[in-house]
Amino acid sequence: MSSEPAVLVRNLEKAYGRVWALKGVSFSIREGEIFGLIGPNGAGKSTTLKILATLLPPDRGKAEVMGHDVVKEPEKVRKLISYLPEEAGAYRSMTGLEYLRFMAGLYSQATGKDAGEMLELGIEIAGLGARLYDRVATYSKGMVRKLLLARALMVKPELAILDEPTSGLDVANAYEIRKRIREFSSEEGVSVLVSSHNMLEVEFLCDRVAIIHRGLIVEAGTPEELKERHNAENLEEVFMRVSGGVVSG
Ligand SMILES: Nc1ncnc2c1ncn2[C@@H]1O[C@H](COP(=O)(O)OP(=O)(O)OP(=O)(O)O)[C@@H](O)[C@H]1O
Repeated sequence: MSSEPAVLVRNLEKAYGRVWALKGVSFSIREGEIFGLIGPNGAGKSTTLKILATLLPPDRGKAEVMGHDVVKEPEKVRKLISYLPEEAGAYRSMTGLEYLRFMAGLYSQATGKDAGEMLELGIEIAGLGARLYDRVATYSKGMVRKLLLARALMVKPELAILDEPTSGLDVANAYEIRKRIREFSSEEGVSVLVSSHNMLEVEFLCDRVAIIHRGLIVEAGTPEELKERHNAENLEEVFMRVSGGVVSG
């Protein structure tokens, strides 16, 4: 394992008009770790993830993926990452299998990786069994999310950027998705950046977390370190202490 971080973010700032979404965000992610960016609605999670995914330019500061600058070398970064947006959909008229096959074909053209291998892995990660032969339009929200997660992970990116992967899912579906992310990361050694406003669920998933609040990182460390540091039972309590109980974005 090299000493270069998978992700390096330094003093990132971003404004939408007069709203400063990021006011100097810094953190780094080690290779192979699952890193959680956690915070309430409007804290700046999606903005940070979009910048790392090269979809949004920062106003100031820098962001690198495996040593490549997201602004200066977006093409290189795009080859290293996969990105699961918060509000993503899959083509509803395709079956799940057709969708995965179609996406594997596209990735294969872009990266030269074997489409058959990707598809096989995608089918395994999606875990939808015979429902893969049904049209996406007939899927529940949890099934669509599993399909999209499979699409994001089957390419075995160096870094998977997953924006609220379990948002809006019931307990069982959220549990399964977290389990799959964990298993996949440990089997493939893939680095994962996951965002969540559910601070309890990330304790199970993440090796390290950073708490973002109103565009600033207010705490970072392993869940255990943070709980110990703040004499808290869980990360929700840690958040309430570091934010002074002020939760609005
Ligand atoms: N396209 C946009 N135009 C204007 N303001 C925006 C835009 N996108 C985000 N913002 C604002 O920037 C801030 C950060 O938003 P962001 O979506 O990054 O937060 P978040 O932590 O991902 O929130 P959520 O958990 O609700 O998805 C918020 O104040 C939000 O209203």
